Amino acid sequence: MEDINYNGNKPILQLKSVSVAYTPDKKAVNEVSADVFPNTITAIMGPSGCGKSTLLRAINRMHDLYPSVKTTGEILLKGKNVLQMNPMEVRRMAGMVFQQPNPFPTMSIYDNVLAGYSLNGIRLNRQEKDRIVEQSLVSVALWDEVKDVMTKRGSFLSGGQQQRLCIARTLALKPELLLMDEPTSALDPISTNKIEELLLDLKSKYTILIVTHNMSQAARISDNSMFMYLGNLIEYGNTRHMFTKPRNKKTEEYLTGVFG
Ligand SMILES: Nc1ncnc2c1ncn2[C@@H]1O[C@H](COP(=O)(O)OP(=O)(O)OP(=O)(O)O)[C@@H](O)[C@H]1O
Repeated sequence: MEDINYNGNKPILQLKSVSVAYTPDKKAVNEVSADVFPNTITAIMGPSGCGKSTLLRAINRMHDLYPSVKTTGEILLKGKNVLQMNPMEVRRMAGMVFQQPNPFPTMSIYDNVLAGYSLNGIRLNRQEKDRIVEQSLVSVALWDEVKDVMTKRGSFLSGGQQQRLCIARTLALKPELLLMDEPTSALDPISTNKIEELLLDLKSKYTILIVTHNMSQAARISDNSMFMYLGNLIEYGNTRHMFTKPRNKKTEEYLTGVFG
């Protein structure tokens, strides 16, 4: 892991022997340890079922919704173990964006951006609301497209716009970390391209972890990549190095399409 891009920074996220088990007899994620650095994009790659989404969901405590799922190890976000924090606080600090854009369909565009506040019972005055909505929509390059239709429902927008709205909803809470689970796989190439450009732009302020099946996407946008296989983190390093000179045979086979 010596070739990781980290710009001389300390890690913002530290995974220490993280395991996740849905059933007592099998770990979907097995003793994963890795440091993730601020203002980087880290791609998590690997074949279907290797544990990518499971690992991502552990970071913002989404498995809490299912008491039978056991997460062990330590997940330190800015030095604090998320497994011992208030889950609401964790989800504010580490926001999740999913594969299918999921704006609240009956809420207005304006209210969708603020949903993280209203759902958590945080009251804001009108000025604060307007400022947060504008800032968040500007940062996902959606403001100009929607500023005159703010009262329309979220579902009024195209798929790509809906995904940018979902990213805005996450950014509205001023997270440290953006967790993205295949955020472009339901989008057309033009919308995908816009989101990729957006992520490259956002990394100056945020740290991004993105699960992707799309190797060329990982190569285009990520600084570092993790390759997972059967729940194990097989290789983690600088994306360019990994794509040109993988250290592990399994990584090489995956990247060259021997299996997928
Ligand atoms: N809710 C669940 N209950 C039981 N097992 C599960 C559950 N979700 C996932 N698994 C199992 O955990 C393992 C890892 O799944 P996970 O979805 O994290 O993989 P993935 O790499 O994200 O796959 P994909 O690329 O297909 O989304 C798989 O064996 C899967 O069958």
